[in-house]
Amino acid sequence: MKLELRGITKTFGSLVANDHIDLTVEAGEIHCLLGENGAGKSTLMNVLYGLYQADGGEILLDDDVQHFAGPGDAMRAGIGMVHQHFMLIPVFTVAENVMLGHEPTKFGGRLDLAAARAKVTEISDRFGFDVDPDALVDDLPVGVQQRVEIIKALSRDAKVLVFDEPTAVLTPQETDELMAIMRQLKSSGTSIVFITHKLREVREVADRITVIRLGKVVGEADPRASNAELASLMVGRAVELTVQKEAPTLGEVGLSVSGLTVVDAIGQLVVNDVSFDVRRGEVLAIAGVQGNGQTELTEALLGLQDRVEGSIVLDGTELLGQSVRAVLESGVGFVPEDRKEDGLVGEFSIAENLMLDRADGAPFVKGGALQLSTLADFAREKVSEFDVRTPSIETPVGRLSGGNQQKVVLARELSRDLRLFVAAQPTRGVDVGSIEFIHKRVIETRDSGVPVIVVSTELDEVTALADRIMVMYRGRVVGIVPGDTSRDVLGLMMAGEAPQNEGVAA
Ligand SMILES: Nc1ncnc2c1ncn2[C@@H]1O[C@H](COP(=O)(O)OP(=O)(O)OP(=O)(O)O)[C@@H](O)[C@H]1O
Repeated sequence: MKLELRGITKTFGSLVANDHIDLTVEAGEIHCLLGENGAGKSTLMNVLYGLYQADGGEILLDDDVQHFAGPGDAMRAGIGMVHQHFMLIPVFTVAENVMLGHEPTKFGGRLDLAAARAKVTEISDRFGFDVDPDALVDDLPVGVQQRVEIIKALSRDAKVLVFDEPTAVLTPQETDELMAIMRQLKSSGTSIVFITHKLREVREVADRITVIRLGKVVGEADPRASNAELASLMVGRAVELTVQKEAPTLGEVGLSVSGLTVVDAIGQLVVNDVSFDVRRGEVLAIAGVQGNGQTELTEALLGLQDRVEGSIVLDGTELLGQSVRAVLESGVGFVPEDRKEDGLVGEFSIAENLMLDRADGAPFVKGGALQLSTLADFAREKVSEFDVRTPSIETPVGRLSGGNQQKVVLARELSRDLRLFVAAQPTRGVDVGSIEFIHKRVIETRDSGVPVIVVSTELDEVTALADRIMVMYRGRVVGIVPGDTSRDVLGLMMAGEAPQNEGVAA
């Protein structure tokens, strides 16, 4: 089905998020939408899906003008959306989730469970999805849950599928599988709008690319263009795609972790006897496929896990057993993996979020009184320094685009006097221009003599930042290897194979 957006305009108060946007997606085409954080991509897709009403412009499907009062209308017209945060009910089976997504039809009422199971099997077989209709959604890996979302949309006869940053939560292998799925959908005639910040993915699957900046279409890009060309089109300037860094000047050991063990809420051993040191002025990257204990390890460092044994010594002081607040106050900066869950309060303003962990003392609170102008000056400085795209420092953080929310967390955590910096997925959802900036800041933090831990599932990020790389598999350390270890060796280690010659097996 051919999709045409003509002159779409959408404003939020005085902010023009979409400014007369034109976009045509032909039947059976994969059309990438590229643009920096806050450019207006998600807003445009929300208009298309009936979640927002446009202030102007038209949506056409196969040349017919559409009027979508809500997502129900958009779905009936053949538009499907695969969200980054899935809309599935975890305690239900795949078939039950697919059944629930269905509107009563003209003829047979709602889809019944038997029909839903048959539908799941049929679609799964047709596209080689390998999804069991009776599996509980909760038990499925993220990549498979995403396929359930796709099946849900296809079972409602979606002819246009929107993928809004679908790979942000996927492992590299799941990403490859999704690329293959997109190509198959395309060959069956489905039109795809694909939003991503990862240029490698764009070049792999895009038939056409439209670039948006500040709410306007700035042009089309050639899918054969280089990463550097695509990056500069997106952000309007040349971008350094590799971090320039000197060899580290190593100081003493700042953080020393030994025999660390974490047992999770359901009694599973998720971090198993992990020991490592990080020296001042060094970046230790922790690599691994998502779910191999990295998250729990960083949470344990912060005091966010309950059942922890071993020891975590920072500058000679034991952190284990201290409250999260005490750990933060002792100079630990932390960028959590899930900014919405742990990093920010959506209803609070940017300024308030920037002072979240310093709400009871100088410089923002004196004699019990909030120093509004100090806070405002600080917030304005950080918004400009970290290039947070926002109308004002008073804007609730929840209204910022995803990448801009991430910048607020980084701005806050990198603005304190740090003795240790722990960043989990620091550039998730962030555009290439901001990745350049964030990577520079991480290296500056290292060079100021702080021990730095970066947890990332992106191998490019790991090799860009690391002085040493620790690979985790099933809660254990597979090995700790030099920062320039090849992707192939890292890949094998991530699958649990101990390194041969390089580094030390732990
Ligand atoms: N509900 C809302 N209320 C007010 N402003 C909003 C709302 N939703 C989005 N915006 C603003 O509209 C602009 C476009 O945001 P949008 O989420 O579409 O960007 P994006 O291109 O998807 O960015 P990212 O790559 O960071 O996800 C941003 O300035 C954002 O702050």
